[in-house]
Amino acid sequence: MEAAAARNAIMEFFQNPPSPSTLFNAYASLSASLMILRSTPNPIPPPIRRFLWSKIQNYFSTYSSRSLATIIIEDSWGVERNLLFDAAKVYLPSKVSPGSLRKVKMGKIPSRKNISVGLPEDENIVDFFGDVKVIWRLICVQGETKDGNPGNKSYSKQKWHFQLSFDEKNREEISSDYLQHVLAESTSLTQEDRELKLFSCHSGRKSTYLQHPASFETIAMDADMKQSIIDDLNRFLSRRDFYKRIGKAWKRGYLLYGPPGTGKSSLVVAMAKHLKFDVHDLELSSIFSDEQLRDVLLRMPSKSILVIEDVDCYEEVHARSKNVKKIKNASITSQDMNIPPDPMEMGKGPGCTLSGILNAIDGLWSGCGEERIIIFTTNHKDKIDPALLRPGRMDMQIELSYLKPSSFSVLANNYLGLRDGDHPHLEKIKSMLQNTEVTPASVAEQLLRSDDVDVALEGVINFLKQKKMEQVNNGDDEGSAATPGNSESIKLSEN
Ligand SMILES: Nc1ncnc2c1ncn2[C@@H]1O[C@H](COP(=O)(O)OP(=O)(O)OP(=O)(O)O)[C@@H](O)[C@H]1O
Ligand SMILES: [Mg+2]
Repeated sequence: MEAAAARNAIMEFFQNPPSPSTLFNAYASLSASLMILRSTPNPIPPPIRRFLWSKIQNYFSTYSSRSLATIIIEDSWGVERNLLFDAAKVYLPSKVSPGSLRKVKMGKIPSRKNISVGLPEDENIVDFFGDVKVIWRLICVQGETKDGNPGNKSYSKQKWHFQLSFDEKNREEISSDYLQHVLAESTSLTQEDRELKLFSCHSGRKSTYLQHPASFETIAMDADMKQSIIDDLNRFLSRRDFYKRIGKAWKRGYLLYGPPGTGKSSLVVAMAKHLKFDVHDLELSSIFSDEQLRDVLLRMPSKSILVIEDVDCYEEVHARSKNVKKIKNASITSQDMNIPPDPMEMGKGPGCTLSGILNAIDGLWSGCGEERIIIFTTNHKDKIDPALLRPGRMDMQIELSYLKPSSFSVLANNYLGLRDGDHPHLEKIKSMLQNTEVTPASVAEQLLRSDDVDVALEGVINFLKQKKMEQVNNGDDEGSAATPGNSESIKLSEN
């Protein structure tokens, strides 16, 4: 029995060398097995036994002369993200040398010229701090889904951690100086070579690079309005101490509302690029409990934008939904927030409640993490429960509306490279826009139809004529959500 166990352990050991931190465990158990073997009557012939014993002793000799220390760096710290883990993920890819590993991850995305090397799982990644050698290993442990529902693939509980091993005698240097070095390096790498990412919060936090081309330069909107948004974002960024002093969580909420095709999603991208924040796109329908919603928000790193698009599509946030009635008829208790989802309702909509959403945005837990922006977009602001829109939750409400004459100049410049005065049709289009309601998206579409400037602008004129006729005939406009005659407007409700 013992002989077979020892043989298996030895085979496994040589075929699959373990991480340094497990060497001692392996050594200890093998030594114990061999001690037993020595005392058992003749399980393995003595020459083979001696040969194995010397091999194992040789193998371990380098390690047995000193002891190893290991630091475990998990992806979360309590309920929050572990910034040391995130830093290591940024820092380590440059330390991966594909030639030295059995298994490497490689990939290429459209926006990058070169092939990228990713962090492989369960592989030793060697780094040096001065002449001190450290070994990193990325490890994933699969857990159970939070709700115990095997059908729910959207919220798999994967726990990741790094195992950092080094010689015990360097413990102090590694635990302080080296880890500080990793943090600092990751910060400068992030600032230098930062490609923004788009995370989907509903499929196990998958991410891709944010490749949407929109930016503040390309968005057609009233110039003053654009400047107010940029100023607001800059003020937000510079107010770390201010938020601390006044005892407010360092976060800001924006509601973008207006008809389809007026640039709400484009504005989200422009804001992300301006702030250099990643975007986390959350679909409430994939959330099955208030607790999960809170988890998603807590795990969102700092310098992130959380976006809930078309928030009016979720009954839970409607002004007259049953959740709202429940909340209005009874005080909100923690029990309310933990009502388990009705299995019959699973998949039909979010399992979270309005109170869960409100608490996630500005309840006790919202103080965790910092530099966060929350953006809701909607075509129907009037459908949303006012509780969600109050200052402190949605600090700034931005209406994106039909294309204004001044905003058309931005589109003409983007699409045709024309400046005001470059073409006689420009003024004609601007004057038509004064009394025709069309979205920037529909005009942009017309401008794309031809490379020939004359043809493209004539296309816009014909389109505007047709829209004007339709609006006169219907007494209506192409989008039903905007208040007729509204201009793009901003309502600042704080600061
Ligand atoms: N204000 C704008 N400035 C420049 N381009 C715009 C603007 N609005 C819309 N567009 C163009 O129309 C496309 C669709 O716009 P976008 O997705 O941002 O609209 P939206 O308001 O989010 O619409 P929806 O309500 O349907 O989600 C954009 O990719 C862009 O090409
Ligand atoms: Mg949109």
